[in-house]
Amino acid sequence: MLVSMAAPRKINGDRRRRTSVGICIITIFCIGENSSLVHPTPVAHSSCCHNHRHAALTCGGVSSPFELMMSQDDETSSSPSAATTPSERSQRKAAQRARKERTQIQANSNKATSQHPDAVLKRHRLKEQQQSFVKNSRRKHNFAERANFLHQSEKINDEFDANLNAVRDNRLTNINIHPVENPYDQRTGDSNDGGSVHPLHSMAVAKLDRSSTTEDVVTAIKRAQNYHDIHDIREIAHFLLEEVDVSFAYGYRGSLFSRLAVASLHVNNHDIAERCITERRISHRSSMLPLESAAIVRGLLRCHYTKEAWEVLEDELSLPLEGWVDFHRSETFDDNEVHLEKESIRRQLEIRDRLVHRARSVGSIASRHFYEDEPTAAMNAIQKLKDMGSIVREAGLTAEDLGIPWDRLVKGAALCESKRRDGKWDINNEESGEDPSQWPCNIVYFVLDAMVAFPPENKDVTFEALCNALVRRTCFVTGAVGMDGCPEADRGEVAFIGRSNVGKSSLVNMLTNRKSLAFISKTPGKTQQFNYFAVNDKPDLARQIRYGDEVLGSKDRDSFYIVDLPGFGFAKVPQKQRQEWSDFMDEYLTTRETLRVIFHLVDARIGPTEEDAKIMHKVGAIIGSKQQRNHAKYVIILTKADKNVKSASSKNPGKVSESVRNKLCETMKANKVGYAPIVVTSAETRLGRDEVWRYLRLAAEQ
Ligand SMILES: Nc1nc2c(ncn2[C@@H]2O[C@H](COP(=O)(O)OP(=O)(O)OP(=O)(O)O)[C@@H](O)[C@H]2O)c(=O)[nH]1
Ligand SMILES: [Mg+2]
Repeated sequence: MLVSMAAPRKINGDRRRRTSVGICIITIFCIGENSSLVHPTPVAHSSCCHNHRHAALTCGGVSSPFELMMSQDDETSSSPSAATTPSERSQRKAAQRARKERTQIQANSNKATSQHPDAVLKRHRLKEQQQSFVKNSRRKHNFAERANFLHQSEKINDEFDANLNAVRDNRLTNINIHPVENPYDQRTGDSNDGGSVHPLHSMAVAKLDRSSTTEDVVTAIKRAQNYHDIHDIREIAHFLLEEVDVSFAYGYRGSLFSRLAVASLHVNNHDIAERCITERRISHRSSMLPLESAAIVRGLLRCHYTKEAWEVLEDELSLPLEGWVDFHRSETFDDNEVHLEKESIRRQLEIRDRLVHRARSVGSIASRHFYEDEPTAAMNAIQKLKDMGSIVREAGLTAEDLGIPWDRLVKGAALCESKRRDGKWDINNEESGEDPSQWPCNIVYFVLDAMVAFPPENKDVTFEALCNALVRRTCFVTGAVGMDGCPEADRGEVAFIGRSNVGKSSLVNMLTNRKSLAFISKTPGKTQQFNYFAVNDKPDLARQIRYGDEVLGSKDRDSFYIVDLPGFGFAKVPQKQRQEWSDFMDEYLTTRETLRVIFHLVDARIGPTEEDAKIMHKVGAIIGSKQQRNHAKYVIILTKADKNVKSASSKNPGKVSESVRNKLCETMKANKVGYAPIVVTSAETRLGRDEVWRYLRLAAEQ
């Protein structure tokens, strides 16, 4: 009996239920027959004997939840003619097994046919057909609906305009004779204060009159711009320029004109734009905001009005940076001077904002000029950008803050340069105002100048564009072991010198954006000659060098040599050879007339070693001596700066410790090399590549 009460809690599935019930029956029989303590009551009997439902129902008819559950289970799981004898039971089990097998076989055969390649293909095709049908029908439906919608809305617009014109004509000509018949009574008519009403298509701002607010006008302009509503733009312009005087939207009038100018450029209504820009310039000069000027400049450039964009920009640039603050000054304020601090921060932010918008506008104008084949004008703009560099740096703005599209500028300049190489501006066309003789050997260098004047960007896409434009072809020319082995000195060249394994060859590869122009190795002393690499030489130079073929053509205007020198100070190289290299280097540095830049590479982790000091001494002596025939610039490059930071990346590309810098300055001073520029680089994170190019260009320019 106790077991039978516990049974329901154990029930989970048919089989378990039957087992527990079976145990139940046995237990009840045992206890019920042999014990006088417990009598099998009808409830117990009925609840336990699931195979004796009929018995339970006849014994009192009490239905506990357990009983109900069991009875339901019986109805679903057992056949009406439940087997009672063992043979019947085994027969039923056999039948069940056979049914199960049949079902399994059927399922397998279905699966086999459904997975047949033909069936799969057919299904796939059918699905595709269905999808394309649905897509097409949907598209057709959309097109039809859209066309219908556009047609309807155009019709409504035309109707509205026609009615409006009629109303206005009527009002203008017959205003004193007839009352105005206005089909849009709710929207138009003369206002109470005697001014005209300017009806709009907009639902939010149905009309503009003297009671309208600044917000109304702004909303109306935004909506008209979004919906390309020329009618509304005209009405707003009419309202702003002729209806209301300067007292309307006092302090914001200039902004309203800017917005309207941008909106009218958007809908190609240039007359209104011109009037707005002029009004803004003449009457609201003091409140011209840089953001708005930049928007107008962009709008004008979109319509190819570069000259007008320049005028707006010149206006903007002519405004002083009022209240210029020293960004590096740490001001201390008393408690009661907090407002002063706030004011100072506000001014700083304002100036930064102004600078950002100015720089972007100049960049946009320069880019437009490049793509319009006007390199001279573009270079003027770039010059302006370059002039802004120092002030932008002083304001502490970063490349991310500024967002100048350097890659676009570089590509634009490269486009002009390639056209120049193709002879586009060979004959001086006076009308175009282009004079290539005044340009640098490669226009891209002009952009590079501005780039390095600005905060460093270190963006791969920009550098790739730069490298593609400046290094179009490279070729290993020769490995010289003496002055006789050097190629003819017919162009500028740069030399990379430094300790063994300091990263000279890696730097050459990084600068030329080539993977294996110079041979790189972990083993020191790999470079054993003065390796000459020609940049931008004639296209088939490699064939000429390799096979001795006579190859026509000539080197480009901006070609130069890169010379990768053997590392000094490597102990495994025999003393005799080291002495030969040293003598060769002395002679080379002193007598090579076409040497434009000496890049001295120093490890950024350890600073200058004794060997470096010797080199500096040599260079110092050459610079100071009268026998120096070349005017080579001496530049120090700190390499492997990435090793000074943990997990270096493009965001954290590398650094140099203060102690290394100090040590370097002291060594430079001691060896009388003057104030040589110091560039921090990393071949891993590509830090400093554009800055090194700033000096490389000296070799390209004859
Ligand atoms: N992490 C890091 N490793 C660098 C950098 N530059 C060079 N290396 C590694 O330094 C090792 C030497 O580089 P090389 O460019 O062959 O040095 P080298 O000055 O030309 O050496 P020699 O030709 O023997 O004088 C190579 O294993 C480079 O991968 C760098 O900026 N960062
Ligand atoms: Mg090397």
